[in-house]
Amino acid sequence: MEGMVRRDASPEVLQLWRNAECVAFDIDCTITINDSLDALGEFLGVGEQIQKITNAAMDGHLDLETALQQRLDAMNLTTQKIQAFVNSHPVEKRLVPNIRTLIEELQARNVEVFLISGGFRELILPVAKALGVPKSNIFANRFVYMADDNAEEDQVSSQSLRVTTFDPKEPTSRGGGKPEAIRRIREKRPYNTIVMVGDGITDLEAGQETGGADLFIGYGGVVQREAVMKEADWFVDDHAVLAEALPRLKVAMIGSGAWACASMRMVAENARSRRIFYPKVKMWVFEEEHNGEKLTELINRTHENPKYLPGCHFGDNVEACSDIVSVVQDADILIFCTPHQFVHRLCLQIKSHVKPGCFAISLIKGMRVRTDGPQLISTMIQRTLMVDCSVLMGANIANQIGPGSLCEATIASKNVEHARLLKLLFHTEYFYIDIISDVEGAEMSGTLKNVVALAAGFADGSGYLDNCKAVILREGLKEMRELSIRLYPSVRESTFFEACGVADLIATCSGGRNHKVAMEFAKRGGSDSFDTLEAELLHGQKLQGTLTSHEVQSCLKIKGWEADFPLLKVVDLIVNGVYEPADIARFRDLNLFPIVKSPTAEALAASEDAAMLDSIQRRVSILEVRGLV
Ligand SMILES: NC(=O)c1ccc[n+]([C@@H]2O[C@H](COP(=O)([O-])OP(=O)(O)OC[C@H]3O[C@@H](n4cnc5c(N)ncnc54)[C@H](O)[C@@H]3O)[C@@H](O)[C@H]2O)c1
Ligand SMILES: O=P(O)(O)OC[C@H](O)CO
Repeated sequence: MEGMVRRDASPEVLQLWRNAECVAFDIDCTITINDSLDALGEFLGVGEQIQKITNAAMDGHLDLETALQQRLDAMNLTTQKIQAFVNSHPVEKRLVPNIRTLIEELQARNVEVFLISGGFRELILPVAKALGVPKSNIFANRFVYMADDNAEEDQVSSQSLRVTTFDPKEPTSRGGGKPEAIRRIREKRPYNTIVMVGDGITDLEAGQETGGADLFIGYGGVVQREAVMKEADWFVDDHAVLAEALPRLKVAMIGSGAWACASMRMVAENARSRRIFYPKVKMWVFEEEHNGEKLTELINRTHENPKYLPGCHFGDNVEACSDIVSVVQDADILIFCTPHQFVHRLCLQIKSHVKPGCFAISLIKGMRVRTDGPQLISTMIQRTLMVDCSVLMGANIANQIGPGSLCEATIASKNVEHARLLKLLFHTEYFYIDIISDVEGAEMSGTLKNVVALAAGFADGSGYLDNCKAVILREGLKEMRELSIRLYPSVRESTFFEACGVADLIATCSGGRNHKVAMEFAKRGGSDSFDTLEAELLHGQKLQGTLTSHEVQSCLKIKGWEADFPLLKVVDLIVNGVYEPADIARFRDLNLFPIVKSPTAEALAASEDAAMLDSIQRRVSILEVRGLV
């Protein structure tokens, strides 16, 4: 007998299991450690009698209707007895080992889970609830009640009904009911592959009849029935075997800078602990030398990136590699996290190597400018690679991420399924994820805040106090929102109140690198260039705000909207040396285009303020050098 049992799945069976879109489970002795009617009978002192009838039915010697009625008659059930049983048998004590993990794993993969049981709804609902299976996904029997004449007069209510029989309309009340339930599932939703898992003959039938399940998996962890063992396409004693055989998503990170490394910490942790992901995560590294050693070798030896984020260990399941094609080619999820100026070239390099069906997420804050206006980085990735691309944005300063330091981020995605999987990949107890669908709003907000951070840095470096910074943050947020909505009318106001909106703005305007460099620029009176400060203060990290400021102005120019965004405009004029950093506080009053109108010598001469005259002349000459006047 044992030689005939298919304990190892054939390649065809494994393929069906891995492609399952719907898995239907029997409950009694498959999900729970016993038959619920048997347990109820035992609770009521008629266990032996009930068990005999159950076994006769499960082994196929007694038709189901008769077995059901005989057991109900023997138990003389009332609602009070049923409730007392449910209360004294908590679900956790009724579940077989590893069933919860298996169902969670299936649900994480968006496989629809159904419960098809010859048991009764009242006994099953707590189990379904504990496993996260909705009521609409349950096929089970229903008790038929009538008023209990024996109840005390003051108890006559819905609390004291007597069970007389069962509802014959439920398919599982009769022979062939389980295949019938599967056919009903198919009628509602056209799943390509449905799998039935169970221990009894009635479950086996579900895989044998036309229109039934495509695969039947026998479960012998509680009871082992000969016919089921012989006939099952695959027979297992432990649900862990099924969970282990499910497909895993491979993840690749493109980038190895500060944020790439900080976010890798969460990604690597989740890849290690969640079976839906393949534990090894690949990381593409722009190869450099650090202290005489290649960065890839250093990362693979120390499991951190000592150049860009020293002290952030992401574990030994991360493999650093400088060959981008080998990193992306077998990945199911691509995470993009490089400074934005490099990503287009990288996409062109990999476009013919990405796996069909893979999807992406961009952590990049920045934009591209084309002749017709701006292009979001996620749109560029989507169009170049022909993959869906979500974004993750938030108040996430890289060197502040880790256990003990609460942080949150927004994943914006147009694809509900991808968003769900991405949340599983990034969410940890110290890194909270919320999901929204407004990709444009989230990405624009993350991009534009880098320019507002420069404004805040100019203000702080010029010695202005909190009142002034608050003005800049408020105006910055207003302009961020206004520009985002003008460019992408689908953008929602509410997005600016998510982690990717005002929260990111606040964090970046105090602890971010754009703020830091802008503040130093102001403190040094603009004497050192941004390139010099970037090299001196950021040690290889890339300053994004100055480049983004330039890109935003190009975009505003194309649209003719420059004058409508005074704060963004003044930041750019300061970055370009036209105004002083301290002028940031005058963004309301400055005429944004005074010098372009070429002030006359008379007007200049009329000025009594020599310092102002000097300053204006200096700005005129800068603009002349740039060919702007
Ligand atoms: N650092 C943060 O706190 C933070 C937080 C959230 C989002 N972000 C965003 O994440 C993105 C990536 O930033 P980061 O902090 O991970 O990077 P980073 O600025 O720390 O590092 C720069 C990276 O660029 C790489 N690089 C240098 N020259 C390159 C080239 N020619 N081609 C490709 N790569 C090259 C370097 O090797 C390094 O990995 C940016 O869009 C940034 O705005 C950063
Ligand atoms: O260091 P910054 O200014 O690039 O900001 C870092 C992150 O974007 C904050 O979320």
